[in-house]
Amino acid sequence: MKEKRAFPKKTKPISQRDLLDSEIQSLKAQYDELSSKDVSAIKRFSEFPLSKKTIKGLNDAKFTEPSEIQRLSIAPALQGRDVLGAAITGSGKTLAFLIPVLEHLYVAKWSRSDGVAAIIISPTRELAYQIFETLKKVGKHHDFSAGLIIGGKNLKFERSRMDQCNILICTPGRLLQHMDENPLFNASTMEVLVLDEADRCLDMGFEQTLNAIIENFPPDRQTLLFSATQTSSVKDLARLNLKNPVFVGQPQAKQEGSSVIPKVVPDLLQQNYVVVSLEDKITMLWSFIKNHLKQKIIVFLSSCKQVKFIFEIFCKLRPGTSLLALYGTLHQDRRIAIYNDFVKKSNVVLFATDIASRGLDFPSVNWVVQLDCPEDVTQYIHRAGRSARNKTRGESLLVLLPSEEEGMIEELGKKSISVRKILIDPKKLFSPRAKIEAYLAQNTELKASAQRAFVAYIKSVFLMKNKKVFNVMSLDFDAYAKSLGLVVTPRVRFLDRYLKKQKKANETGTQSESDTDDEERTKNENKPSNDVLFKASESDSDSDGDDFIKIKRANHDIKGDNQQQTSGNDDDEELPPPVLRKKEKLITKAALAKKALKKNLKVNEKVKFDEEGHEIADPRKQLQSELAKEYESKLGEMGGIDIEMAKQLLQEEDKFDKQRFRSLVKQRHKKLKEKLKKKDEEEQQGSDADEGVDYDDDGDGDESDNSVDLSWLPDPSKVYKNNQNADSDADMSSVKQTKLYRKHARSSDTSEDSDTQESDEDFSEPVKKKSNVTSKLTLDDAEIIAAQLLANS
Ligand SMILES: Nc1ncnc2c1ncn2[C@@H]1O[C@H](COP(=O)(O)OP(=O)(O)OP(=O)(O)O)[C@@H](O)[C@H]1O
Repeated sequence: MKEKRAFPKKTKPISQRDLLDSEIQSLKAQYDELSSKDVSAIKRFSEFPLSKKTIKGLNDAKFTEPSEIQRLSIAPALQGRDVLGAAITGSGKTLAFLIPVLEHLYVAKWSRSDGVAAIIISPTRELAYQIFETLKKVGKHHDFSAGLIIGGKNLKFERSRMDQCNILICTPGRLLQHMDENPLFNASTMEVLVLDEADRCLDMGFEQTLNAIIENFPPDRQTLLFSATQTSSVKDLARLNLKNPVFVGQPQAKQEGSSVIPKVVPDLLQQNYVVVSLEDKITMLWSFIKNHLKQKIIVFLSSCKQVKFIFEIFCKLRPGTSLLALYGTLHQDRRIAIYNDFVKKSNVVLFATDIASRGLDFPSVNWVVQLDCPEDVTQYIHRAGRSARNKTRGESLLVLLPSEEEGMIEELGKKSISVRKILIDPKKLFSPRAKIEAYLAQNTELKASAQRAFVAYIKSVFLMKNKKVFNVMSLDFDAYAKSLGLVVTPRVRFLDRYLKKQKKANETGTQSESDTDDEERTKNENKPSNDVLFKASESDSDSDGDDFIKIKRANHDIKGDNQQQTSGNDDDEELPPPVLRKKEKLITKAALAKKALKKNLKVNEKVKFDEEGHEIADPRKQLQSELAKEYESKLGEMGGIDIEMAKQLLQEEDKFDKQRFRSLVKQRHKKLKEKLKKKDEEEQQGSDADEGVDYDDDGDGDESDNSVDLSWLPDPSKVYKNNQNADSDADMSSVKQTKLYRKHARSSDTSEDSDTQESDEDFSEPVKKKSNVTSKLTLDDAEIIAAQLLANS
C-alpha cells in the first residue's frame, strides 16, 4: 500500500493590505507602551514606533539620532496628545512635528481622496517653503499629497489643487484667503494642526487672522505648537482650544519650578556686542565685512528700506564678497531664489529684515550681525539663532547705540543671556562715507533710497515699545543723514507732527505723555484686537506679506495715544502720525467744478486789464447791440429761448462782427503796405549805394518820392465797398487779390530766392481751385479771407 504523502497545507498569500494592517496594529499597540517608556534613553529613530517608510526617509536624509526636542515630543504627539514644544534655535523642531504628522496619515490610512488631514502654519513664506522641502525629503516613501500655500504665488493654481492635498503648509493670510474664497477648500476633514513659531503666529500681528482660521477648524483635532520662544499664555492656549497639552522643552522646566535656568540660546553661540554711535554704524558694518570676507554673515536691519539702501550702496562699493538682500517687498520667486542662493554660498553677506529671523535654517552661518537693536529679547534670540545651529559653532554681534546699551543689556540679563562687550579698534575702521556721498551725488535714485532708509530707521525706533531702550529723541538726525551720504537731513514729518501735537497737549495742560505712558501701555496690553486703530502694510515685516495681515507686532504703543502700531513698517514713506487723522477728502474734478460754479468763477478765462487796472472787455465775447442787452435782461424772466428774438439778435450782432473784421482787414492792409514800402526803400537805398542816389527835384532825396509804385494794390476801402454788393464771384476775386498781396509780399521778401519767386504771369493767372489756395494760406491770410467772406455774406 502506498503511503499517503502528507502535503503541507496551502497557506493564503499575505496581501499588501494585510501587511499594512498588521504594521499599523503593531504601531498603535506600541503607542500605548510609550507612556511607560523612558524616552530620554532612546538613541535612534528606529526605537520609536515609526513606520518603515518614515524610518527609511529619515535614514535617506541622514537623520538617525533624534535630537532632544524630537525625543521629548514625538512620543506624546504619536499618542495623539496636544504638544507645546520649546527648544533652542536650530535644535530640530521641524522634524519634531513632521514625523508625527506623517505617522498620523499613515496610521489613519489617509488616501489622496480623503482631503486635508494636517495643516502646518508658519509665519513666513520662506519658513513654509523650508518645511515643505523637509517634508518632501523625509516623507518621500509615503503616499500622500502636500501643498505649499503661501502668498505671492499663483492663487488659481493653488485653488484648483487645495482639495487634493493631504498636508497643507501655509502662511496664515493665504490660508484664510482660501478659506474665504475657495469653494473647493474644506477644512472639516483636518485632524492635525501645527503652528511653527507658535508665539509669532499667536501674537497680535496675526491675531485676527488666526482667530478666523481657527474658527474654521474642527474642534476635535490634535494641535502641535513649536517655537524657540514658546508661548505659555493661558489666553493664547485657550484660543487654540488645547486639551490637556504636554509641555516639552523649556516651559516645562519653568512650570515645574525647576531651579535649572532654561537654555534659550545654543551653547556654541558666542554672543558679543559693540557700542557705536548712530553715524558710525555704516563705517562699522563696512569695516566688519572687509575684515570677514571669507565668512557667511547675516546682517539684520529693522526695515526693508534700510536693507535695500545698504545693499545697493555696498554693491557699488564692492567689498570683495558676495552680497544678497532679503526683504518682504521683493517678489516671492526672487525671495526664494535669494534664500537658496544664501543656503548654497559660503562666503556671502545677506542683508535682511526680520523675515529671515525666525526658523530659517541656513547652514554654517559664521556671524549674525544685528546692526539695528532688536525689538526685544525674543527677536534677539531668533536673529542670533540663525548661527550656531544643530551643534555647530557661530557668533553673533549686537550693535547698540550708547542710548540703547543699558536698557538692552538689562533686558538680556533678565533672560540669563550674557553678551560679551567688545571694543572696536579704530585702526581697523574704514569709512566709506566719501564714496557713498559721491555715489549719491551722481545717482538721484540712490539718494532717494538713502532718504527713505533714513526715515524708515527713525520710524522704526519711534515705534518701538520699550522706551527705556529706544529713544528717538536721543538720535542725532543730522549726523545719521551724513553717514548715509545725505548732505541735507530729510524731513521726518510724522515726528514733526507728533511733537507739535505733544507741545499743544502740554500747552493746553493735558496730562503729560510720560505720566500716562505706563498706564496706556497696560491698557494696550489688555486691549482686544479690534481696538487696533492703526493699520499698516505688512510687506516689510516678518509675516508672509499677505494683504490680510495689517499689524506686525503686538503692543507697540504710542505714548499717550492709546494706539497700537506696527514697527519697522517702512512701506509708507510717511508714517501716520500718532493722532488718528481724518481721512483726507478726495478732490474730484466734479467737486472743483461745483466750487467754481458756487463762487461764480469763470474757468479757463483770460481777463485783460488796462494800466489803471480796469478790465478790458473782449469785443469778440461781448454782446454789443441794444437788442442783445434787452434780450439778456429778459432772459431770466422768459424761462426759455425766444427763437425769433434770438435770430434778430444774431443779425444785429453780425453787423458788429462785420465792422470789427473790416477794421481788422484794414489794419492788416495798412501794415502790409508799410512793410512793402519799407522793403522797397531798403532796396532803393542799396542800389543807390551802388549807382549813386537819385535825388528828387529839391535834392533832399525825399523818401516818399522814392517809394515803390503801389498803384497796383487794390484800395481796401473800395474792395470792401464793392464787397457790400458783391455777387457770388466776389469771394473768388477777393481771394485772388489776397493772394496777390501775399505773393508780392513774398517775392519782395525773398527776392534773392529764385525758388520762391513768382512770375507776373502767376499773378494774372486765375485761381483754379479754392482748396489750392486755402491749403497754402497762413493763419493770418485765412483770417482775412474769412473776414471778407463774412463781409460778403
Ligand atoms: N535628528 C537630527 N539629526 C541630524 N540633524 C538634524 C536632526 N534634526 C534636525 N536636524 C538638522 O538641524 C537643523 C535645524 O533644524 P530645524 O530647522 O528643525 O531647527 P529648529 O529648532 O526648528 O530651529 P528654529 O528655532 O530656528 O526654527 C536642520 O539643518 C536639520 O536638518
